Amino acid sequence: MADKAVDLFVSIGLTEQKAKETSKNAQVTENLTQAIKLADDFAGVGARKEIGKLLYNVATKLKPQIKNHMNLLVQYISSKKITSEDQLNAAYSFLLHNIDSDFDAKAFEDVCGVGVVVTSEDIENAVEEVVKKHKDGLQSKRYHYNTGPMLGEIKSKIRWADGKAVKHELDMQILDLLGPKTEADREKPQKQKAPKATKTESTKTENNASSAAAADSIISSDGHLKGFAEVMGDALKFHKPGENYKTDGYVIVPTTMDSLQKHLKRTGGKVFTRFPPEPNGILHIGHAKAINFNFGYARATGGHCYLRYDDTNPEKEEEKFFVAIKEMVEWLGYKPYKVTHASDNFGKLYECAVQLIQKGHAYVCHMPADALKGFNVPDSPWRDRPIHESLQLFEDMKRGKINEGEATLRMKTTLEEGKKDPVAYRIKFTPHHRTGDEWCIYPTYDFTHCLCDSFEDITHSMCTKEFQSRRSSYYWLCNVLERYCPVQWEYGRLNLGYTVMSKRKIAKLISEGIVRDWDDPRLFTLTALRRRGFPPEAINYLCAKVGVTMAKTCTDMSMLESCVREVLNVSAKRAMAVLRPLKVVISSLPPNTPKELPVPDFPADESRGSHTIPFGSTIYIEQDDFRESADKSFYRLTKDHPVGLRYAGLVITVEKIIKDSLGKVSELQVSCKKASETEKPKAFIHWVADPLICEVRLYEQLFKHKNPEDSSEVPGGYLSDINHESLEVLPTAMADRSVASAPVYTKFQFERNGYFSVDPDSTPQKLIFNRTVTLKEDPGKK
Ligand SMILES: Nc1ncnc2c1ncn2[C@@H]1O[C@H](COP(=O)(O)OP(=O)(O)OP(=O)(O)O)[C@@H](O)[C@H]1O
Ligand SMILES: NC(=O)CC[C@H](N)C(=O)O
Repeated sequence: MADKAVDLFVSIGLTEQKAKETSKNAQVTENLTQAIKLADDFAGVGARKEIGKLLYNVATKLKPQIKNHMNLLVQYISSKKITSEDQLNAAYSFLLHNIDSDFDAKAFEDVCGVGVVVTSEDIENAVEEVVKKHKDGLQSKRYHYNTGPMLGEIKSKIRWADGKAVKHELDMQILDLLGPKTEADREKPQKQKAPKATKTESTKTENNASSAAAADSIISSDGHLKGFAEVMGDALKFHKPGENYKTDGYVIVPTTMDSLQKHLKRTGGKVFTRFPPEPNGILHIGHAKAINFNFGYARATGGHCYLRYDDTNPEKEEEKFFVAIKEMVEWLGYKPYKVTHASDNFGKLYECAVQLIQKGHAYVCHMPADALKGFNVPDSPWRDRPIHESLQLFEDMKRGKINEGEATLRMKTTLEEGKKDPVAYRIKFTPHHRTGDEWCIYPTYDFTHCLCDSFEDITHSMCTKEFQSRRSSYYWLCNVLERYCPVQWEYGRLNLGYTVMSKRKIAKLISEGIVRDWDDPRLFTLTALRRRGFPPEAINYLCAKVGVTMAKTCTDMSMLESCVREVLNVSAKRAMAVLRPLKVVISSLPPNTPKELPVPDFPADESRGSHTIPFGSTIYIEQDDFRESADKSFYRLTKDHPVGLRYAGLVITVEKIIKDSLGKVSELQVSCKKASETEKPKAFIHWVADPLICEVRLYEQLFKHKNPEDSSEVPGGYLSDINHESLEVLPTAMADRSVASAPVYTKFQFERNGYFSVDPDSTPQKLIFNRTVTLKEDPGKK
């Protein structure tokens, strides 16, 4: 059988290997066999080779929604009215756009360029015109010139010209203009490097040129952070509302077009999306992607997005999760069009279930839950029981007459992965957070989700890839109930390395005392990220960056950190803080040294304001910024080398080193000169005077391995992989007074140390800072 297909496919010009591969795909084999048979009828077996490529195209590209037009297309191909893939693509598009109208041959032929003849002279002339237009660019960049747009321009002049012939003609004319390629033409063009930051005082720590350049990408010309929508641009090529049928895999039934029209009337053609979390835990960074997809897409298209709690599992839901979820959606900058609950629809869903039974598409089954697990589950003996019996039993289930586990309602459909008759309703004598004990039967995800989407007229039902296997039952249920059927679009989950995200595992880390709570800054829940100081814009920015690809993304922490730095670079005021202080006493200050110094909030743009900080003869510097003796690569303070004090315009030189009984340096006595009156020091360091004592918490990754859940990487399980050095507390750090009384979550760049955010544990007596991220620079270069 398969051999026969292979022979047939070889007869249209496929290679043996391609023919074999093709024959393994049952659907394509069926399509192609049909197309070849039709073509034989129209043009005879002798024409097979000439039109084989186009027939193969039809067999593989023709969408199921317009499959009824195969005959028509093969006829056009056989009679040589359609001779190129380009024309075929135009034909597909025409047929999809006119799916619900009568076939208009004239319009079809116009759109597909039937009868249009393009001569080689036409091609030559069109290419000549375009080459002339691009002559300057071509001559200056030669073979590095991007000719892609030129091809586009030529094609727009001679729409139906053969692509290969056009490309050949273009290559020839360019060769004619530029002559053969030189060595330089063959070299790869160098990428433009961002200019290096010069080592001046102000550029060394903050605003290095590359981060400023990168910031350009998210800061729009009016100075606002760009949102998901702007960054994504039109990368998302979703169907237009009402054109659901154009999406691959969408199932069209006789009621489809009518229900789409009614849907458009209700929505006015707007995009409607929803973010549907289960209220059984705190949201994590993966959910931020879902939030951005749904809310961001609605915002970008002038549509609306619901926040819909998927609350069909009464035992797992808690009030605090409902509240926290909404708070996090708002924290990311989105406002739900409406907040809804799957449970709002329990009554309507019940009615749908009754209708489904009445139509013979569902039945009450008594197989125990265990017997339904896994694959190869035997058919239910109750599958064909009379409708009236299922109706009665379903009502009994609802009235609490049947015990938990003794009956379920099952739908007569099969999921993609082969699972048969998924459960629609189960009995649970558990009161529900919102409906109390009104119900003792609860609908499942497979029954609830698509119908709630349909009730809310969702245009794009976006979900993660694992739901692909539920798409068929989604469409099936809406269709058999003759309801509006949204389109389900799947995208890749966002995962991060060196962490766990599942709610159950986080709960375990908390109960084991490894982390403090859901918002411990070492976790990647959204509350944890907020606490650590990650700005919501940075999280949205990350989602936009990874969102453009629909693939599953395991994102590197460094990618998230670089988004955070970009945002904080332009939004976190500078301050000075010394994490591990070393006392420095200045023996005599130069005359007229001020007691207070003005410091710009953003040294790169002084117009953005300033603050003042105290100065005096006792200051504190970072222990690391002093070494008794050091090699030449150490630019900071040593016994022999002076160092500058940032913003003070002063240079200090070590006079005396005082050590404690253990031999550790406890104080430096220094002399001091104005920077203008001495040789320029190699570095300017940060310092504080009359500082605030505060606590600083530094974080590292919580797990030692990238995939702590992967047993091949961590055989002992994720709990055995904890990095016990992931939190370091510095109880006696010192910050300059400009940070005094900063509210919780205020963010600063502590110069040369990183970005820090005020922790909610802070008291009026003592501020506590979390280090959000270090500065990008290698600390050795400080
Ligand atoms: N890692 C992720 N990346 C992208 N989207 C996600 C991720 N995790 C969940 N979502 C999406 O967020 C929405 C709401 O999720 P819900 O809280 O019901 O998810 P979940 O899969 O139970 O999450 P968990 O990861 O905590 O098990 C769903 O559309 C879900 O597909
Ligand atoms: N379709 C979806 O987006 C799934 C949402 C659902 N709350 C779940 O993750 O289980």
